[in-house]
Amino acid sequence: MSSVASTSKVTLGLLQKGASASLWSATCDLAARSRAPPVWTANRSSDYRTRRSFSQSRAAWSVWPSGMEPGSERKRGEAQQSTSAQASSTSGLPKYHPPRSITVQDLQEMKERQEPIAMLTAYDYPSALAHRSAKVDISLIGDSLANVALGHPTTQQLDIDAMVHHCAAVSRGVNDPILSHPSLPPTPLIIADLPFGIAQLPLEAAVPAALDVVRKGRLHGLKIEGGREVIPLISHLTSFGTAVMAHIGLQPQRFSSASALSLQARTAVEAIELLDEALALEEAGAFAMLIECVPGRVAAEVTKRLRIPTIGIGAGKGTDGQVLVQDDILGEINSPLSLLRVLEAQEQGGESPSSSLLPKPSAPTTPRFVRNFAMQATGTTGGAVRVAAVQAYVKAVKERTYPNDEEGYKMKREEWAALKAWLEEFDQQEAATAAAEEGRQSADEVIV
Ligand SMILES: Nc1nc(=O)c2c([nH]1)NC[C@@H]1CN(c3ccc(C(=O)N[C@@H](CCC(=O)O)C(=O)O)cc3)CN21
Ligand SMILES: CC(C)C(=O)C(=O)O
Repeated sequence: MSSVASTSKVTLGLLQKGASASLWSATCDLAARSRAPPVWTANRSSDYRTRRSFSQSRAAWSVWPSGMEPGSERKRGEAQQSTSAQASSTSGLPKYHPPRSITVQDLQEMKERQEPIAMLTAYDYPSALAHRSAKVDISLIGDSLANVALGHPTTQQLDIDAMVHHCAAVSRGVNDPILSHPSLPPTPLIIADLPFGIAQLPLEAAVPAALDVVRKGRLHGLKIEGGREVIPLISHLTSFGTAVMAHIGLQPQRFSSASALSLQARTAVEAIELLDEALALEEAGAFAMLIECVPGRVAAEVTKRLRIPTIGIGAGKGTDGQVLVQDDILGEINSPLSLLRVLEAQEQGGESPSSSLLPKPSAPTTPRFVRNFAMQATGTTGGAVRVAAVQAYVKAVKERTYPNDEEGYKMKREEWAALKAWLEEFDQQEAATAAAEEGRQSADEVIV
């Protein structure tokens, strides 16, 4: 355990001991700390610049043509043009613009110049393509994949092969060569959740399994849920240049029932513990820190004390970036309840069969932090669009209004004439054969 962690463990112990003296003493203790340099800062074992960092170890994805390296001041377009010009003049190959991806260093610089980082989930090719419609900085194949796209009750049920399968699809979307045009924003950094079960293995098994997910999923790195227990794994992976985002606060992999998905770090003691964990994970080499479902003030204070960027979900506006589940911002159907909700909305006014199935007329089907951006931007939702489209399709098939003539294919007149002539002859022969067969059968009946 790092000295940071052990030092503030002591502080935490003191706070807990003073618990009978109430929160007042805890508050005083915190106030005193804010005047003096924080204990954990003063006792850090090493300086940031001397610690392991991604600015020193260029990872594999940073192999870009000169002038396009992360942090380069040169314009992307210029660099790409000169590279492709070289390529076509020397080899005669068609022009290829390698898509430039957001790097860990870019994210670090974004924190430093206080440019918010936009992270979003994607589970498949079309949702990855949508990331290319905007400057998404980080694409996350979150293990919410398990609940949202695969219908499992928790993220613990996610199979490693299933995760890899989805990662590769996202990677194909994000890196689609047709979208490598220099006028488009750089491709997002692609990371995935380390599926439940890998971090729980002994280090000798966890490391190769984690690297397998990175390699087979064509990822730039991983997100690993957990506190101090995942430090050995994170230290090991990052020491060899694998990018790891830590994930603290609410850790859905830890819970097997939705009721346990609740606000974290509610008390001063818990908040200090969260900060302590965050510092230890930063020290272990994490390139960023996801903070889920904690009071906004707590996440903001943690953000101020970390050098690496923080990404919040249900953690207020004081983090360096935000993340949401793409299906949530679309108002997609990702639970049976959300389907009933869409049906209920459709049936407004009349007698609604679905509303009788809903537990409470206005019970939320999504966490508090979810904003339905689809509704805001378009007045409808992914779920409503999907339901309306499926209903309209079925209706049109039943009414024979789908397909129409334009939705089919035509045949050349002379080919049709030839086919028709052949079919006429074929049908005549069939009729003759059938008549002959019938004749034989009635003859048999006579004999019997
Ligand atoms: N569609 C989806 N969106 C997510 O953000 C998400 C998933 N699925 N699956 C994996 C985890 C689980 N997450 C969740 C799920 C529920 C709450 C939730 O309902 N929280 C309560 C907190 C109540 C409290 O303790 O005060 C809420 O009302 O927001 C939070 C995070 C976040 N992740
Ligand atoms: C909710 C986000 C942050 C996540 O971890 C996931 O998608 O699994």
